[in-house]
Amino acid sequence: MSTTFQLDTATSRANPTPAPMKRLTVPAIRRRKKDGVTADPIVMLTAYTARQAQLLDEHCDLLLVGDSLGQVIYGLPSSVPVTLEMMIAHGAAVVRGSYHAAVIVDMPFGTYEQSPQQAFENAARLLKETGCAGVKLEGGVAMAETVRFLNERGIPVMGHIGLTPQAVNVLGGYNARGRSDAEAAKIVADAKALDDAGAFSIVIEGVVEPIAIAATQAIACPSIGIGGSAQCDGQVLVTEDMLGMFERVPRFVKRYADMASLVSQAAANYAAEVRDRSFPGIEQTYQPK
Ligand SMILES: Nc1nc(=O)c2c([nH]1)NC[C@@H]1CN(c3ccc(C(=O)N[C@@H](CCC(=O)O)C(=O)O)cc3)CN21
Ligand SMILES: CC(C)C(=O)C(=O)O
Repeated sequence: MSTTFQLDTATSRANPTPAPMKRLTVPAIRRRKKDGVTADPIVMLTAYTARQAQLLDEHCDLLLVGDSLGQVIYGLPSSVPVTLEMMIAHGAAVVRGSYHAAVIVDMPFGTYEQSPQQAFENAARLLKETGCAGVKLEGGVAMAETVRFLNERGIPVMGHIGLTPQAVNVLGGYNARGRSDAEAAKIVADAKALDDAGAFSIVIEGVVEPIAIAATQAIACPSIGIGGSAQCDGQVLVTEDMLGMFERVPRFVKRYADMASLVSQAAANYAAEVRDRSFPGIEQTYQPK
C-alpha cells in the first residue's frame, strides 16, 4: 500500500464529500418550520451502508444511521446491545455514500445517559470519526440538560420521544404511547423540554395521533413522525421496512416495494441455473479467443 494515501483513522473515515458545501445543514432543516408551520415536510429515511446512502440521498433531507441496525443488520434482539463502534463504522459509510442529505447518527444505549460529559465525549467521536452533521439520542425531560450541553458545545442534537426502543426493558414492549392522560402529558412535556434545550428536531415515535399533533404544535423545532401523524413536520421510516424486506413490521410501516420477494426469487433462479448448469453462460465465461 502506498504511504501517500495513508491518512490517520479519523481523517480517512471522515472522507470529504464531492461537494461538501451543497449538503443540507442542520440550521436549514431547523428553519423549515417557521412560526409553527412547515410548508415543505422533512423527508428522512434510515441508511446503514454506502450504497444504500447513494440510492436514497437525492430523495431525502436527512439520512439517519439508526441503532435499529442492531436488529436490521446484525440480527440482535433489540437496539440495546448496539455499540459506538458499530455506529461509527456505519455512520462513516453513509457519509461517504451521500453528498446532499444531512447525516444524523444515533447514540447507542449506554453511551450518553450517565452525564452530559459522557454524552459529549461519545458524540464528539461520532462527529469526528464519521463526518456526520449531528447525533440523535432518546429521552425527553431527563435528557434536556445533556441536549443543551452538547448543542452549546457545537454538537447538533435530534431528540427522540414516545416509543423509545432503547427503553424496551422499562417499557415492557413496543406498544404505542400516550393512551393515558399522564403518559400524554409526559410526551408533550418531553417535547417542550427538548425544544427549550435546543434540539434541532424531535422524532416522535409510536404515539397516538392527537398527542403527536399536540407535541408538534407545542414546539418551535420540527417534529419527525414514525407512527405519529401526517401533521408532524416530517416523517421517517426504517428503509428495509419500507422496502418490504421483512414479513413482520410495526403498524406504522407502509411498504413501498416488495424486496423480500425479489431477492428470494432471484436467489431461486440462480440456484436453479447452477444446478442445471445453465449458469455461467457464454457471456459470463472467458473464452481463449
Ligand atoms: N426494522 C425495524 N423497524 C423499526 O421501526 C424499529 C426497529 N427495527 N428496531 C428498533 C425500533 C423498534 N421499533 C418497533 C418494534 C416493534 C414495534 C411493534 O411491533 N409494535 C406493534 C404494537 C405493539 C405490540 O404488539 O407490542 C405494532 O403492531 O405496531 C414497533 C416499533 C421501532 N424500531
Ligand atoms: C426508527 C428510527 C427513528 C430510529 O430511531 C432507528 O432507526 O433506530
